Amino acid sequence: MFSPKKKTIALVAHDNRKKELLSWTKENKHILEQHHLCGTGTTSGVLSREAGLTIQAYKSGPLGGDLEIGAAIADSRIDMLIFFWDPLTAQPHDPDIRALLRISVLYDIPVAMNTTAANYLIHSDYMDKEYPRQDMQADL
Ligand SMILES: O=C(CO)COP(=O)(O)O
Repeated sequence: MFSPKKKTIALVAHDNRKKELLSWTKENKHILEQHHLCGTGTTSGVLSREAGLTIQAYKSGPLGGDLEIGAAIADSRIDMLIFFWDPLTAQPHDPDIRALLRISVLYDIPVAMNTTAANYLIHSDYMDKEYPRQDMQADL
């Protein structure tokens, strides 16, 4: 029987976009629950409480959660990042957010920052295939 490889998906949203991520998560629950999920503290709390998903919670974003997720990406422990960041509000931990986005590019994991991209990714064949990652470190 066909059994897709489980991905580890990190879910993160700033406060003004948590509702959008929650509604996307509910719509895609049947797919998401087939994978390992993790996320920053408050986002994980909202998604597990309201969508009934099991999510490994890192620290809250402003308390270092973005950096913990970045470290997990650097250790190849996360395959994909759904990060609904807020384009209209300054964040106190902006350097951490930039670090997370930077490390996601460096380690060549797919990142979705809005519903359209998240839909595209979750329905793509990335979800059930092994993809070779571009080794950017080779160029450094
Ligand atoms: O600030 C965040 C990402 O930068 C999200 O953190 P929370 O999920 O703890 O709100």
